[in-house]
Amino acid sequence: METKQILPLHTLRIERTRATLNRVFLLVHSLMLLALLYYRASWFFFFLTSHSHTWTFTLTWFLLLTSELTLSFIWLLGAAYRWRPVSRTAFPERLSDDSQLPGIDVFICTADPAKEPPLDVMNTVVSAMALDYPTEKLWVYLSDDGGADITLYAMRKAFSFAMVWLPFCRKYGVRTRSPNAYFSKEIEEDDGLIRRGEFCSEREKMKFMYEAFKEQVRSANEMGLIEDYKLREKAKADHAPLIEVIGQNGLEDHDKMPHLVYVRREKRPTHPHNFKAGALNVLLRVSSSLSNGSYILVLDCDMYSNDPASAKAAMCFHLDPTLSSSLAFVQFPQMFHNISPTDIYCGQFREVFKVWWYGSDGLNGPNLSGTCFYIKREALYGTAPGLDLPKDLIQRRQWFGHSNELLRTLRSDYKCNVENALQSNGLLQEAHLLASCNYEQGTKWGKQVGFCYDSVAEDYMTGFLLHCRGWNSVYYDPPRPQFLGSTPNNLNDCLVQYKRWSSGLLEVTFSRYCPLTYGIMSGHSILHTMCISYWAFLPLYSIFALCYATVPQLGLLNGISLYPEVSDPWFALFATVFISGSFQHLFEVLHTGGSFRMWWNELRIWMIRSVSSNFFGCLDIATRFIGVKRVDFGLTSKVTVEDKVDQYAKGVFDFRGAGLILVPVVTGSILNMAALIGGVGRVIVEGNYSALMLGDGSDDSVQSSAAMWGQPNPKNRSLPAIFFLSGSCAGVQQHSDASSAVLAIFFSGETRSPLLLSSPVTARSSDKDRSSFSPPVDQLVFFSGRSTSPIAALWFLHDDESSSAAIRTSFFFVLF
Ligand SMILES: O=c1ccn([C@@H]2O[C@H](COP(=O)(O)OP(=O)(O)O[C@H]3O[C@H](CO)[C@@H](O)[C@H](O)[C@H]3O)[C@@H](O)[C@H]2O)c(=O)[nH]1
Ligand SMILES: [Mn+2]
Repeated sequence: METKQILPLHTLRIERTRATLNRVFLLVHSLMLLALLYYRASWFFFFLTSHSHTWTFTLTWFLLLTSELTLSFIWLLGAAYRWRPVSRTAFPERLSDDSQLPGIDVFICTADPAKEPPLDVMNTVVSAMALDYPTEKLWVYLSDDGGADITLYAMRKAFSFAMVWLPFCRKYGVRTRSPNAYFSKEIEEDDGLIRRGEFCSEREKMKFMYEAFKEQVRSANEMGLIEDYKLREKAKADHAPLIEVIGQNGLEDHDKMPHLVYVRREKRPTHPHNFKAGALNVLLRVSSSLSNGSYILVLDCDMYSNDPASAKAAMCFHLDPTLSSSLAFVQFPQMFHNISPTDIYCGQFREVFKVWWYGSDGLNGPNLSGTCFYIKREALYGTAPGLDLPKDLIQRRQWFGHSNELLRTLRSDYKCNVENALQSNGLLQEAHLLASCNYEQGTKWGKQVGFCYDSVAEDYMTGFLLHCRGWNSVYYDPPRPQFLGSTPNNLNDCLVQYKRWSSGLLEVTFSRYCPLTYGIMSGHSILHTMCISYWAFLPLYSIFALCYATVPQLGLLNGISLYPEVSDPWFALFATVFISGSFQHLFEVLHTGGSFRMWWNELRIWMIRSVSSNFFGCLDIATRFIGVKRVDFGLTSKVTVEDKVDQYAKGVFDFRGAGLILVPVVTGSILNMAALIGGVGRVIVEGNYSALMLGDGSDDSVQSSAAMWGQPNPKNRSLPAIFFLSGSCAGVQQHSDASSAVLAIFFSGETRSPLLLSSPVTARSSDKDRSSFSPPVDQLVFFSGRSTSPIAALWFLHDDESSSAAIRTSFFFVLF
């Protein structure tokens, strides 16, 4: 008898060479770090126990030891991402016929028409309606947290436009189904378009209709559907629920269209609305009473579908019986249509979407990334894979609330009747109840059921808890971007967005769900727990970055040597850690399609984020703990301002609007400027160039310099040594070993702080054991300081308005 060969729906390839290289690197680097820590610790304990040292001396070593220990630890956690990288391919054409496909509900969230232009939101809506999926199984829901009439109006118009747009796309195989994206580019061969007369005229017609649609939305805006600012502000926080199934009345041919639903949840100032997670949970409930799709695609309002094939591609994983039972979601990369060629703010998050997610996919899967994922509804209902919900009705009510309609959908024999759903007014009433702000009281929504409320990084926390419950995920990154969003195009927005993530991550770190402990306690795999924990600790970087920005410098001025000399064999270790770390990062950037320039940009932005976004994220959490305020979501603006776009496209840093958040960066830069000038000046005064460069200074000149500067007698200074060492000290950390080096280089410089002046240090080179530490390094670090400082300073002088405010504030900081 002939057996029918069933072709797999997808394949998995383990990247063996990469895994091997990564593991060798991991081993070697770990050993080196251990040696480095041994060096640091042994001297620290020596200073601690030998009583001939001041407390400042010991404290300095202690701070560096702590930093190096912590950063090594974080680096080690992140190493798990490189343990087993895999890549996948899906074959949607092998899926069985459409009648077997499950229902999909698309959830799109918008929150403010002033920051998220309704026209762009409608482009996302239309592109989602145009997914290549049986229309009767596809429902698109838009959550409007802004409660804006313009959004509802635009949606009705969008539905009418979709009635002509969808057939056009299907007929000519158009793949770019966001009309805006489609009409703003030339016709592409790979869009599968048929270039014949009929097509061209239809395209023109379609373009005309799109312009008409645009005009309708624009003039509605002007006619005042967007109320005046104050009114709108109030409406955003205070409005009744409103749900409308669009295009239900009097439209024929509408069976070829997916359903479109507008959802405005109730919001009252007295009730926390829990931002995006709150909106998604309302959509979960409302959709359950209408379509109850088994799978859900979540999209941010600016993230349009760039390839209608994503739905079926995701189903290749979800419907594979070998994966399906424990597969919670299929994550696609977040990609952006407006990244400039120079990508100065590193908006593409290369490392996340080209390295980490590939790595975690080889373990239990990537973490949830906020948008562009197809998730199984059942996974959001709070149980472990394969486990049933509580049988008892009372208990179910405690989990899901009191809506009988919702509870009915949980029954295994429940069959969704779309026609019923639409005809019955009762159902819509029920949906309003489900969208009311009291509904969740005393239930498990936001805790165990749905998206989590405990963090503004709701994606991170929800994904993590799913994994802990035993669910897995899959990462799929096909050659054509499946979704495209917009990335912030100015420094302030980038840093503020990153600050939100830092705060959100720390909210998890310092809760009872701290990934490291909670992950291990819930029996989750060690390697995957490491991956997830890595994020939780990442924002704490800022503390150590600031440490490296100040401690070695203060140490220098006080004659506290922190690194071995060039002639010391330990120097080779520090240098190797730094160099190998840098090369690994560079190699990875090049390997993932990046350039040398990207490598440099990543180092730069890493440095800036560390001391700004991450630092303020830490402050956010500190203020939250003392009960001052809750972390806010801080919506990212998607409005395009010509001038900003222009600057961004040219690769020029845009500092406008960035005030306080830049203070630490600017302060660092100013210090470095001072250091550079001071350092060069000093070299000129001393005239001891050879000592600087070769690490073999003549005793005479050194002695005289020591006398001149009131420092202990320094010997064997060396520029190269310091140049490397200031870096390699920080180089113990993660991927950006090199960046930390640059950070140290960037920041190191002479600082004359009150602390310093009040605590003169006595490091006596007569102490035999410490001869190799005998002082230091002062001017060397200044000098190596800093080719980067003038550049940095130029940035800040570039824009007069905001930077001058920032600089003034920084001066304040420097002075006091
Ligand atoms: O109260 C709110 C706040 C936000 N949103 C929506 O949430 C989405 C994301 O907001 P945005 O300001 O664009 O944040 P980003 O920083 O771009 O978002 C990233 O980070 C978020 C977590 O911090 C994730 O939820 C997102 O998916 C991820 O793209 C947007 O569609 C908003 O409309 C709401 O619906 N209600
Ligand atoms: Mn966004």
